[in-house]
Amino acid sequence: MTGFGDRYRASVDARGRLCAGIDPHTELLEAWGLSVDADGLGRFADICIEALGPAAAVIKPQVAFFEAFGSAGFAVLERVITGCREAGALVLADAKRGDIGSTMAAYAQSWLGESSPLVSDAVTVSPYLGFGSLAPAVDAARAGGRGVFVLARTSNPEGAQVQLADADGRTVGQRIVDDAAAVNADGSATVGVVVGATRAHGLDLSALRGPILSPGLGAQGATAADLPEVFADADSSWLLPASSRGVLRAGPDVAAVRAAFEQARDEIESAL
Ligand SMILES: O=C(O)c1cc(=O)[nH]c(=O)n1[C@@H]1O[C@H](COP(=O)(O)O)[C@@H](O)[C@H]1O
Repeated sequence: MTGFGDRYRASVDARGRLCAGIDPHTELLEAWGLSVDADGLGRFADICIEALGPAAAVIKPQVAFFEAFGSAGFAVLERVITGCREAGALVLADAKRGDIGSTMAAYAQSWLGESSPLVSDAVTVSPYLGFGSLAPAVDAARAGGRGVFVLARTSNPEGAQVQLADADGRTVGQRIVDDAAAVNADGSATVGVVVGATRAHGLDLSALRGPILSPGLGAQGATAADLPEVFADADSSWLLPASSRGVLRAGPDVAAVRAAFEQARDEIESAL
């Protein structure tokens, strides 16, 4: 079984360090001249699969925007996951799941179980029921060569209330990073962390040995030029900046979305 770290490295080495988000906001469906219903969502998804599937190392569909259309939206999400994986991208389902351990096991089966129609290469999870509650997802990911990305220091201003709180002399965010590093001591890089690019995070990421997903580029104001300073102490080979609207606003033309992605990725690669 190839570990997630090896699969992740192979994909990023081939395609570069930018995670393409697929976030079908109502505003984007309208700007693309699409109906705000499951048909419009499906057309949006097909353009994204064609534009980004063969180009991006990692593609992150934001589950919330598909869920908003009920079962028809989930059918489109399944198509996005399958289509992007078939095109050679790793798919990181942005579901931000977190619950007591037994329910977490069901979430793990949904997003990381081989037999699930939603099976992805990795899923985002929330550690605020305790890092240990994520164990079923971590175990399922490790067993399948997949990954989990744990929220540590998010890009939104409200995150500070919880993530900067003191946890026995460390911040809660640092404790999450340290717990992730402990899992990754096996060398599998099963656990990535999510650290926004929008501000100084104050974390010591040097022992993580796993991917650092960094949203906030583009629509939330961070730029490629900010990355070297924000992540000065991290191993930049593990850094995976992410952008959704910043790329998608170039649509609906497939070639234009591809070009916007490639430009953003090239700016990141030059900056890092
Ligand atoms: O886990 C995430 O991806 C995430 C964490 C975070 O701290 N901030 C953040 O913006 N995100 C997600 O990243 C995407 C950002 O979208 P844009 O602001 O359009 O690039 C959204 O899907 C967010 O839910």
